[in-house]
Amino acid sequence: MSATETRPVLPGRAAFIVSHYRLIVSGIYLLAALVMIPPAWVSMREIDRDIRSLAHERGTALFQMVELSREWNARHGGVYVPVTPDMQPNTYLHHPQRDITDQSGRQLTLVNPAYMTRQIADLAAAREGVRFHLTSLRPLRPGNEPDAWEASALGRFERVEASEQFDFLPDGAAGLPGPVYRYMAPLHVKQACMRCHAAQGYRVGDVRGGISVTIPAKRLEVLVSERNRQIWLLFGLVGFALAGLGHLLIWRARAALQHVARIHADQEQLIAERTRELSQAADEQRVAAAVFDSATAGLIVTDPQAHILRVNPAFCRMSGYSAAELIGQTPALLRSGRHDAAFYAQLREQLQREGSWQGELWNRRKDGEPFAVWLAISTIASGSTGECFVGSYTDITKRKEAEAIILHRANHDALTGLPNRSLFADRLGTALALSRRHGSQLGLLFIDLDGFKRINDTLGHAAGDELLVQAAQRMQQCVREVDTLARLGGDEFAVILGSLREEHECAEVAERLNHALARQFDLMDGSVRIACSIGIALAPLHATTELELRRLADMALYKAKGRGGNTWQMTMAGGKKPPRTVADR
Ligand SMILES: Nc1nc2c(ncn2[C@@H]2O[C@H](COP(=O)(O)OP(=O)(O)OP(=O)(O)O)[C@@H](O)[C@H]2O)c(=O)[nH]1
Repeated sequence: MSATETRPVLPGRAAFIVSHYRLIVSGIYLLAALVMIPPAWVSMREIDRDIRSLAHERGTALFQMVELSREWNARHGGVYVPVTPDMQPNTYLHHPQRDITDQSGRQLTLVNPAYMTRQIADLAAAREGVRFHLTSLRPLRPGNEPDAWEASALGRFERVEASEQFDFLPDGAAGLPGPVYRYMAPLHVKQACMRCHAAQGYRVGDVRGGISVTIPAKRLEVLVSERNRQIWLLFGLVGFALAGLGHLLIWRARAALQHVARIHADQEQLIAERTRELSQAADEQRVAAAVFDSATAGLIVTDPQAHILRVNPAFCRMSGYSAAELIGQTPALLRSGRHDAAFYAQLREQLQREGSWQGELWNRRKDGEPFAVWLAISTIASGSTGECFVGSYTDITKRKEAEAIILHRANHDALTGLPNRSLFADRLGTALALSRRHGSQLGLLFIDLDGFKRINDTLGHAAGDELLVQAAQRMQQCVREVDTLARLGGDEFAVILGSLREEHECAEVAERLNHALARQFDLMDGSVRIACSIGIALAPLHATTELELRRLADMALYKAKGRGGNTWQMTMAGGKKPPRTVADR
């Protein structure tokens, strides 16, 4: 039996049958023997009694036959029979006419009942082995002396203690080879007897003697033992059959019980395994619930129609909504409006196709504040509701803000907050592409402050910084929101004017810039005046590439500076190619 198998378990009586099977089977055979022995013994006793009864009847019948023969003889005063070698005159008979000769000269002798009895006895002994013995306690003939058994019986007859005697005598007890039955009954003196025995003093009715009948019992004994053997065989077979039947029934019962026990054990094992699995599942569920509830990420579970089924505390904290407010709603409740319908359509399409989606998303808290999340949606199979979706929300607002700051710093001038050279280049490339696509005019203005170094030198670097900031603010007011004002470095600035309708719009902006910067600047350490020079190039009027456009604008600036500053200079169409300037480097 392996370690995982369960030992068969049976209730009390059934377990006893299985565990004491051999003892029970032995008991069945023993019980069958005990049950069969008494009736067998009784049957044997009955056979013995029947045989004994048979022998008794046979002895009685033979006795009566002899007695009748004797009575018949006595009534006739004896009978004469021819004298032969086997029938000699009875020497014990004293009768005057014992021997006579008939008219034909044949010799006859008188046969009295006693002699006749002896003759019949000799005949019976010769033929059947049955012995008759005429005997008396006072016999006339010595040969009629009783043996011990006969003497005992005769004594009892005379004392009127018994009317007959019947016994079985074992081998040798009767002085004969083999066992015998002996029957003896008394001979009573009858009137016919008195003719010969009156002289002996008998009276009618007296017990004169008796005749014993000795029947060999050997054949009957054989018969009895044969019957006994048959009885033993019969009862043995019946007993064995009953015990065998009991054995079969108990064997089948044991087999059935063992089968039941095995089924019971299998079921027990199955239940134990199932219980273990359920317990494991419950543990896993508890762990999963604990993980769900204690996760730092906001988690929601929705049905296939995106209705929220479960939310964890982190999601509630993140969104500002309670679980009760969220359950039954869809995540659309949190939409920030920062993503268009196409964004959500793409999300749903990928979710359907791949079973998952992840990306950045802007949502809005209950208080209206937007927040950025990294959202990972995956599909899970749920038993009762079919497919479900699990959304994991990680708040990345702070990271996004940090990224925005870094990005801003990377692309903007720290002093004025204006786009720096890098962002300027990017914006110029984008504006040129848009200009080409829409067929619109784009203006590029390079601005350089006049006499700035003097401020630094006279009022200090901080005043120079203050002036740069104020100058940037004034320039910003001279352009549209869609235009880009950038600080390229030092006291150099640039303006990108997109979607110009007319060429002179560019000149107007340059004009405004000149005026704005020519006004007095009130600084912490005093009021100062500066000016600016502006060089202008247009695309696609003057150039179509970024490099060319910048070169032309720079050249125009150079020209404006050359004219004494505080002015602007438009690139002259078809003019001589200007020399290379600082902006080329
Ligand atoms: N205060 C301050 N000064 C700067 C900054 N960047 C550059 N400068 C100074 O600005 C001056 C620019 O030089 P120039 O262009 O020759 O000065 P300018 O007096 O305007 O000369 P013109 O352009 O020929 O009129 C230099 O002295 C730089 O040191 C800054 O961020 N702050």
